[in-house]
Amino acid sequence: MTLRLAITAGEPGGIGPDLCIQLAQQGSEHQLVVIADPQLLAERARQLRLPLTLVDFNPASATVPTPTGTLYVQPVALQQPAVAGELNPANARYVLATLTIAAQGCNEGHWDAIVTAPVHKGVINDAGMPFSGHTEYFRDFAGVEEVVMMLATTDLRVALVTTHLPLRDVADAITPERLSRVIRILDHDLKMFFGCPQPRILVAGLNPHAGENGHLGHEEQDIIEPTLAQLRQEGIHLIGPLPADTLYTPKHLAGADATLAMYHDQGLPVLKFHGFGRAANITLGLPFIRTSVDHGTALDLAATGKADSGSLHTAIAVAAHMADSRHTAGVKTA
Ligand SMILES: NC(=O)C1=CN([C@@H]2O[C@H](COP(=O)(O)OP(=O)(O)OC[C@H]3O[C@@H](n4cnc5c(N)ncnc54)[C@H](O)[C@@H]3O)[C@@H](O)[C@H]2O)C=CC1
Ligand SMILES: NCC(=O)COP(=O)(O)O
Repeated sequence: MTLRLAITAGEPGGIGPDLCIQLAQQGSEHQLVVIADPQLLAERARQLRLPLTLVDFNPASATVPTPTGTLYVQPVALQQPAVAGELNPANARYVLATLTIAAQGCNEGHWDAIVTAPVHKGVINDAGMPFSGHTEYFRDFAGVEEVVMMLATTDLRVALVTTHLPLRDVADAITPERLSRVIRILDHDLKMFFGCPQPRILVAGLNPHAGENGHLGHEEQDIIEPTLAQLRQEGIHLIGPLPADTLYTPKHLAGADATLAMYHDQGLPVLKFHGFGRAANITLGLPFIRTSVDHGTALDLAATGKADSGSLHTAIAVAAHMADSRHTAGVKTA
């Protein structure tokens, strides 16, 4: 089935535009609609010495595959011309506009899924706009209480209870309510999108050695264990809380459908060590499908031709698979 996928090109000084242009070199069975400034794409293609034909996207037209060397484009104007490798707070509003247009297009049924290239969280905040990440931005746009960040390779899925917050705040953020919401979303979406009829989820503790029976922290005994016990009664298959360091060993991982880490840097270093460049970042729990790359803006590589587009290919493949699953299940895109 030919799908229409919106791709936000991300931070204009980073590798997002490069990756979109690299993508175009292979064409696609899907219609790839890049939400970006067309002049930025044309200029970056020139710098990369890659051919690129841009076609204005018409939402009223039929969904068609993307010919080699071509991208469909939903134009959004930069505030100021972008310089590869440089951040410019003046263009932060442009970056956020691409995300809003992507999400609105899902609501309006223009595309089947959103795939995002990386943005720079710091420069958006420097421009005076509070921004934690796409995950939180789309959660707020959709008006849902909870979403779940999950990064996945073909053989390892790492979901997170908390996302972009200071480590100092993590323990307080792990409440029975949040943990329950996250686990229910993870269980539901593993069934819906990833072919896991009875997901088996490994849950990490928060503290070293999962608290060592309360001698190294109490969150396991006070919050995590009782919450898992309650959710098991709903039929969710949960193992843990396990010490995070031993959870990620082959013995524990064998047969697991996903792992649940308590915070960003408990789970993502393992995932990136295992499969950086081959993973997708997926936001579960949204009313629309959103996937992304597993890396950041890599300002050092913009316009050099050295950026690896592997993760963007994975993110597109995962988004297409999820959209197919949704169609098969008879659920509307948004
Ligand atoms: N999905 C998103 O929007 C994400 C955005 N970020 C943002 O990116 C910015 C920079 O973050 P960093 O920690 O420096 O991580 P980074 O992923 O941009 O760079 C880390 C290292 O990996 C290399 N690298 C990254 N992507 C690559 C690719 N496709 N091909 C080859 N090499 C690649 C870079 O050159 C650098 O050496 C931050 O502002 C962060 O918030 C980070 C992760 C995801
Ligand atoms: N480390 C993952 C990351 O920062 C991506 O976050 P998001 O922008 O997808 O929310």
